[in-house]
Amino acid sequence: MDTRPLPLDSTSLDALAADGLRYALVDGADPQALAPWDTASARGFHDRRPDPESVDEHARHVAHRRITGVWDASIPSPEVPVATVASWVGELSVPGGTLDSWAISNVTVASTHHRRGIARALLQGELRTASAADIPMASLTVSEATIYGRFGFGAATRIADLTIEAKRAGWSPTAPADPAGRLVFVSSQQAYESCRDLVDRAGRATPGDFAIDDYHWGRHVGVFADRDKRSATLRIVRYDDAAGVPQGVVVYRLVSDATDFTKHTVEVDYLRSATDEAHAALWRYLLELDLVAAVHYEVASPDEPVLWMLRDQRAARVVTFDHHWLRILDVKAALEARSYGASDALNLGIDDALGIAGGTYRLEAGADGRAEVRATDAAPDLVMNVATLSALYLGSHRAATFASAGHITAATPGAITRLDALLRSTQTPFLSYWY
Ligand SMILES: CC(=O)SCCNC(=O)CCNC(=O)[C@H](O)C(C)(C)COP(=O)(O)OP(=O)(O)OC[C@H]1O[C@@H](n2cnc3c(N)ncnc32)[C@H](O)[C@@H]1OP(=O)(O)O
Repeated sequence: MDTRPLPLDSTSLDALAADGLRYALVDGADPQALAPWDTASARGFHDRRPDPESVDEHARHVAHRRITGVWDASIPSPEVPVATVASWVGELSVPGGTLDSWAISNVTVASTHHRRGIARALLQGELRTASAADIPMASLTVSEATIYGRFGFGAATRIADLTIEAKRAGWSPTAPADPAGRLVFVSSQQAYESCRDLVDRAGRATPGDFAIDDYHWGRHVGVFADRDKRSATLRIVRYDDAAGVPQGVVVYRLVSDATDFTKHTVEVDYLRSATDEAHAALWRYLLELDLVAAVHYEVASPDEPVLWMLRDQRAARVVTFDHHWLRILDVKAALEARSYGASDALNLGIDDALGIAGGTYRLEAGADGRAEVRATDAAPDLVMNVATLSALYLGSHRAATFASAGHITAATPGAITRLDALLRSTQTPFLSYWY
């Protein structure tokens, strides 16, 4: 869906105007228009000022996004917005299917203008616009876990920051060995062209992943302007199966030790595999690189299979934290898009302070794993807010844990256990990158 022609939310327009601010859309395909917006966004994330080359490139690759800003005519550089946000619609993988999600990114408010409600106007404006356009979900990855719960977002997936001592870890004798395919070095351009298909296949098979857009894909493999000289240090290895079909790719850099040349650290920037065979082959390759002491990967699945391929599992240090935040906008459409682990029926009472998704809904899941959902006047078996339902939606977490933490109230005995059985996902939900 092309979101760019959608009108700006009138409630946010009025709220910002009352504060002397102008809320408007930017043509992301026009580098002249995009440059001040890029400047503001980079400043918000404490990044360097963008040069014309990277603005041109950005304009080429974000033309599909809805680019919004807020301007203050009274400041010395009134062309630079005091707040930014970008959004686009993409495919979110869920257990047993996919659904459209309104991705939100580049949320910044200038430090000279923060804490006066500008981000609230932007976020609420995005959610109302997405809801009015019948998009059932909104999603984002966050700089801080403290900001988005108030808007109804819940942390629906976790990621693992993984550091493995390579020599100590070893490769378990029971782990896959001697793959039928082969590993090859590829250039950034070759990876850009040949690996997108495997990345899309892997993403669709992983609940919680979000179809990567061209901008993020190009950045991962290093085909864009090399402002920070990153691509010169990238190494990219692809795994091709026995039939020659690319099934896995890893993008990594080697960081040297200050005093010992035999102790480089492999920094894995991106790793994706569409088959178990490719996954094992790529991990074994990384762990057995010469002159390497450790492998570090900060966007691993919280249930990363490589831990079960190591001879010594304690050679791995794992830190997990929240990653993909979801916000259900249409309860019926979202709940009907996924499959269920049990055949059961529950009435869910959902509170939504923004008035978008609240109500009581009857979820009836059949033996085929699919559900029908409808609004009901019946008493709810469980009551929770929309952030909790959004966090539980993919099946990453146990409803029982959320109930213990005070986020769910059960009116019917056993309802929490039954909700857990319904929402269970056979695969660990996981998003493979930040956006
Ligand atoms: C999806 C993404 O893009 S994630 C990236 C988010 N952006 C950044 O981290 C860049 C640096 N930070 C910023 O640009 C700004 O500080 C923002 C965007 C986080 C907040 O913008 P502001 O305009 O100051 O927020 P605003 O005044 O609308 O605050 C809305 C609410 O969020 C709260 N809030 C704002 N920032 C934070 C924060 N960093 N941590 C916790 N709460 C916060 C406010 O206290 C307010 O709370 P309330 O609902 O209880 O009244």
